Amino acid sequence: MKYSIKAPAKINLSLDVLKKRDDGYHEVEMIMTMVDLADRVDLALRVDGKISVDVSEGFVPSDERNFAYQAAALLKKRFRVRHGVHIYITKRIPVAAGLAGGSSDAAATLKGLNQLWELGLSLDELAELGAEIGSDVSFCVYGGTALATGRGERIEALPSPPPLWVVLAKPPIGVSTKDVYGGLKVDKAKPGNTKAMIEALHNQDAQAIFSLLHNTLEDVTLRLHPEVKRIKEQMKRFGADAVLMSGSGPTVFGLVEKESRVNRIYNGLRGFCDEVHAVRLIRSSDTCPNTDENGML
Ligand SMILES: C[C@](O)(CO)[C@H](O)COP(=O)(O)OP(=O)(O)OC[C@H]1O[C@@H](n2ccc(N)nc2=O)[C@H](O)[C@@H]1O
Ligand SMILES: Nc1ncnc2c1ncn2[C@@H]1O[C@H](COP(=O)(O)OP(=O)(O)OP(=O)(O)O)[C@@H](O)[C@H]1O
Repeated sequence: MKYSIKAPAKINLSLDVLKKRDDGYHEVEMIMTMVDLADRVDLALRVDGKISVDVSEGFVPSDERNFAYQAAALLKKRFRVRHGVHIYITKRIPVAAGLAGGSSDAAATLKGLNQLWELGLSLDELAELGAEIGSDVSFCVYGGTALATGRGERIEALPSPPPLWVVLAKPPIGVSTKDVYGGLKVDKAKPGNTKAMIEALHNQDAQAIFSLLHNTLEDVTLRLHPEVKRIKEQMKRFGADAVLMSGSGPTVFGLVEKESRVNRIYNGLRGFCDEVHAVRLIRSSDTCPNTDENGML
């Protein structure tokens, strides 16, 4: 028995850090949405009970450090599953990029194994399990567009943004999420306006969404890596309607309303970055070709 699942990347339309908690995490308020750039996760049943992982990119760990491995190990232990699984991950999402690639692979693995191992868990139960692997995994289980609070694991669905193009550009540096949160001075951080962004989504108001893009972590990463600022400036100069760094970075995304501008921005940035992608936002009304509502291919 085999399953293939799409594991899409996320971007943060807004990210506010409210306070540092006693457990070392930060209390956040973020609006996240999925984009149509996805890894592919293939699951094949193993009757010997073992869990194994292979990844198309050799530098991504394929042992217990892999988030997809951790998802399988968590389900196997919690539900005393006899079977095992071989997980093959075809990476398309840039790694350590602020796009939640590993978290999305974990979420896809949870959803796929729920079918493969016939566990009968609800999406809410899978999202709760996902939070044990990482703060972004719960959102990736639900997908779509959502408000995430707590340390990122409390999810409330929101309307999708209006149809937009997204150009993603990742400079050739990796950023540690832990270091970026660690470098933030919460009391000095500029706040965004989550309430107004939610209203803009309800109103399908692209101009308001552009003006309300906000990421508290951006200043920290920009200080550590000035090249991220240069990519932001170039993306704006080539014609993006609005630009922001996603998550803890270093990927910069540009939102673009007019399709005619996308090629110019994409080609312009290719001169500076190897990893550039022009994709669409995934809207909840869109059906991904050849997939069901769980992203199963
Ligand atoms: C930056 C974002 O990607 C935005 O969506 C997330 O907030 C981070 O999510 P993530 O990568 O799944 O993060 P985790 O793997 O849970 O945590 C990595 C590290 O980031 C820091 N961290 C993460 C989430 C959070 N709300 N506060 C934190 O301070 C902690 O030091 C933690 O040890
Ligand atoms: N399936 C996976 N895909 C990519 N990286 C993984 C995976 N599993 C574990 N990792 C490890 O996790 C680290 C972070 O990778 P990932 O691509 O998830 O970062 P990210 O996009 O910045 O995440 P986030 O946006 O959630 O903070 C990598 O350096 C890699 O060693």
